[in-house]
Amino acid sequence: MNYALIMCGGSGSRFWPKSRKAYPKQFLNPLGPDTMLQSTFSRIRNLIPIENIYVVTNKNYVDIIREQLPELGEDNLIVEPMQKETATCIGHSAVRLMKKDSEAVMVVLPSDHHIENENAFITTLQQGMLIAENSKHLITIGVKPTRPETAYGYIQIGKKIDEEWPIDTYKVRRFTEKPNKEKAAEFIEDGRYLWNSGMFIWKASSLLKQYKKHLPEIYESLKAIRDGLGTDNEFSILEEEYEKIEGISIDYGIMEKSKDVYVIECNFGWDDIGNWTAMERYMERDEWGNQTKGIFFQMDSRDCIVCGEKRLIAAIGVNDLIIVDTDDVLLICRRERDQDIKELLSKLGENVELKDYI
Ligand SMILES: Nc1nc2c(ncn2[C@@H]2O[C@H](COP(=O)(O)OP(=O)(O)OP(=O)(O)O)[C@@H](O)[C@H]2O)c(=O)[nH]1
Ligand SMILES: O=P(O)(O)O[C@H]1O[C@H](CO)[C@@H](O)[C@H](O)[C@@H]1O
Repeated sequence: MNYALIMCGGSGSRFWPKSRKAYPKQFLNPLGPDTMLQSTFSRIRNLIPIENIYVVTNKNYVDIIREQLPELGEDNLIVEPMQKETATCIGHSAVRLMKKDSEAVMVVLPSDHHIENENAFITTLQQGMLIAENSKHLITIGVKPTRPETAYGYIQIGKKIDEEWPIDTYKVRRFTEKPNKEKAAEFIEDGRYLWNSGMFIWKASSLLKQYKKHLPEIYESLKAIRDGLGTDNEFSILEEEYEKIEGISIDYGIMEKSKDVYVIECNFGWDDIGNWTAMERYMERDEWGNQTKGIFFQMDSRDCIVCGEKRLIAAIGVNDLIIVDTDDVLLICRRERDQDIKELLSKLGENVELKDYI
């Protein structure tokens, strides 16, 4: 049977200070009216029956999810004791699904994507589910790149498979997660690369075989978690194993290493609303190139992203800044350094007096 797994336990640090550890970006609605989690859930409901839709999240977000998704089944929330990145949350969910259905096919979805043309989205996933059901392949959805983005994975496409598939599907030659600017520019120039969308489809059993090969330590923890399922010690075993796991993303842990990866080139509009510069694609520019929310007044200031709340934000003679104002935090960041907000937060976290601002 087919299942969807919505990943919803990240801390969304690159969207700070609007996104906070206690209330991260997936629960916000930057493109409103629904939150990003709610949009993800309603989109996938058009393909997967609600009883087969699972959400995997951190224990701290359970109440927010129950409030935002009252329709989600009691047993359809997979709870993690701590954040150990996507390879861990996906592997953990895979062993749970396998216990229920050894033939389970999983559609894995992040909860911070913006999708246009939902019919094409559904058709693409349907094709992926069919391929996954009848093979051991790991399938990813690829996106035609438009800029040398360094926050994404790049997929070098190989041979096109079976001309009969309505949507172009290729064997993956190489998967490179988050290349530097020069490499990313090379890949774009080359023309044989797609961005990794971060949406995946595979049989839970095929995926776990890849863990055994490429992430053997996590695999051992997953086996212990599986054996603990349904016992009185289920949560304490989960905690113990999560404690041991060294967190890694699915992209570095599996996708870069596996030899059995295929990519379907998506024909729908896709975007990742993961950082402040993503917002530039959705905010109007004034004649100075500034993109603003809230009240902004400026002299000789160009190409800034400004997101205010209650206060007037005034600027003189500044360019290319991200300025985000909230009740308790004001962020000022050079536009090209928006990925570094993650590092800033990790340093902030080490400061006893300031860590509550994360
Ligand atoms: N359950 C779960 N979901 C995760 C975890 N890490 C990331 N995600 C989710 O996976 C998707 C992609 O996450 P990222 O944008 O890479 O990570 P993030 O932590 O949300 O954001 P950054 O801190 O800015 O990297 C989002 O939907 C996250 O909520 C995790 O450890 N557990
Ligand atoms: O976890 P991050 O930083 O959001 O990156 C993940 O999603 C990207 C697309 O949003 C992908 O391009 C990456 O390969 C990865 O799957």
